[in-house]
Amino acid sequence: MKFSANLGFLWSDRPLPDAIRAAKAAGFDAVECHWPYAVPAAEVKAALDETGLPMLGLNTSRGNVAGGENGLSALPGRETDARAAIDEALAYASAVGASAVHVMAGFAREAEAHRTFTANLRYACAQAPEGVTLLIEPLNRHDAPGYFLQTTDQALVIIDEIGAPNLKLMFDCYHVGRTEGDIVTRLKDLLPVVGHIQFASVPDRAAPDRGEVNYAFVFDTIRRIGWDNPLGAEYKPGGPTDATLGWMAAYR
Ligand SMILES: O=C(O)[C@@H](O)C(=O)CO
Ligand SMILES: [Mg+2]
Repeated sequence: MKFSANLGFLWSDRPLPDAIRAAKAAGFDAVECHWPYAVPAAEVKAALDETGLPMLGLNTSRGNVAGGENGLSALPGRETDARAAIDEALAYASAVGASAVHVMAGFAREAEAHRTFTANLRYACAQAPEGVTLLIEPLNRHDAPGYFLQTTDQALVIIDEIGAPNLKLMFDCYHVGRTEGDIVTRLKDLLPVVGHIQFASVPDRAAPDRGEVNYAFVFDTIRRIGWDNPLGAEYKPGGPTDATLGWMAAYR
């Protein structure tokens, strides 16, 4: 199995270039991040070149975080800000060679939110350069109550409606486990539209060696169905990241 270190959580106490180096030293095959914008893209690119690790993805900006925002693309009336965030993410992805951008929907309950999200996603799909995939990710209702995109069924409707080859699903086993369950069946059913897979223990969002989901079974299923891309370790280490990596040895 190949694994990608999600540097939004792993080694998040270090500057991003150092976190990339730590992921390399720990044996990860790739990295991904959340919101790298405070770090000059050239510094991230230099660390990626130095380590040889690919950057699998980054997120569009959340907007006004202090004001409670968690993404802009489904917010009616905020199209200008949402598209600026998409442009920013695509530019950063191009500068560091990242292969995906997660377009964050945000907290929205208005009737027009679906129409707003699909219009902004169409914009993103049209703007994305060759080799950059757009991802949408349902977040579980416990951690992100009120988030517009909550289930894989809802994401599938959106992906089908837009019908763009560069729009895919971020299948985060943690969120699916918390909201929907039946992780491996959902994953097999959705495989044609899956662009990236992430994981963490359920329900604690810790390393995958605990909790109610048997990740040995999940990872074995993923291997059997032929998914060969690195799986995103997006868990909260709750202390020094290096002390939480014992789970990796079993899959090497
Ligand atoms: O699962 C998550 O929370 C992330 O993948 C993310 O991109 C930010 O919400
Ligand atoms: Mg995730």
